[in-house]
Amino acid sequence: MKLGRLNHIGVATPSINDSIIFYRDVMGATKIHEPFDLPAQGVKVCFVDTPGENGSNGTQIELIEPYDEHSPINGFLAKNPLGGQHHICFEVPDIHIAKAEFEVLGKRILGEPRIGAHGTPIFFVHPKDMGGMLTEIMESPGEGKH
Ligand SMILES: CC[C@H](C(=O)O)C(=O)SCCNC(=O)CCNC(=O)[C@H](O)C(C)(C)COP(=O)(O)OP(=O)(O)OC[C@H]1O[C@@H](n2cnc3c(N)ncnc32)[C@H](O)[C@@H]1OP(=O)(O)O
Ligand SMILES: [Co+2]
Repeated sequence: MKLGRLNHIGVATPSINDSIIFYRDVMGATKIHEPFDLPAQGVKVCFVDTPGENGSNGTQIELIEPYDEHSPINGFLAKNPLGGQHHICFEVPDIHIAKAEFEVLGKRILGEPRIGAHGTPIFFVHPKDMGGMLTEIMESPGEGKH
């Protein structure tokens, strides 16, 4: 595995609207994207840009709120009613090569690769196999293979 770009930090929240106010008014976020629903993944999503070096885009905060009672983040919010850091997401050049690498290492892949919030294939690796951190692997945008 070759460590790729940190694409986003997933932050679960009971209310994306409340979190937008927090990131705008407390944290001074200047680029908060329009929230959108991702029913196939059971979440509502809102990206907050963080500044990078020399004016480049840094990473993003991915605010996620349960879409419905089947959402995979309901269990997390039941244990953490205020929400909090939910996962981290790293980019890879090829999602299928990455999946095979994690499988060879005996890491539990959660579900098959599917299209994530950035429109490219993603999968998750179980937190218990990743030092307690739910880890999302995402194919870099612009790879053009899908
Ligand atoms: C894909 C769209 C978007 C994108 O970026 O493109 C997203 O990122 S959407 C993010 C939401 N989707 C997911 O999280 C899908 C993957 N997650 C899952 O399959 C589940 O959440 C799972 C299996 C990680 C946890 O399931 P559940 O909440 O039902 O809890 P369990 O009791 O089964 O958990 C077992 C064990 O893991 C601990 N746990 C749960 N969630 C997390 C977490 N986010 N970080 C760290 N640890 C976590 C939980 O406490 C249990 O530990 P235990 O010691 O047994 O209590
Ligand atoms: Co994510």
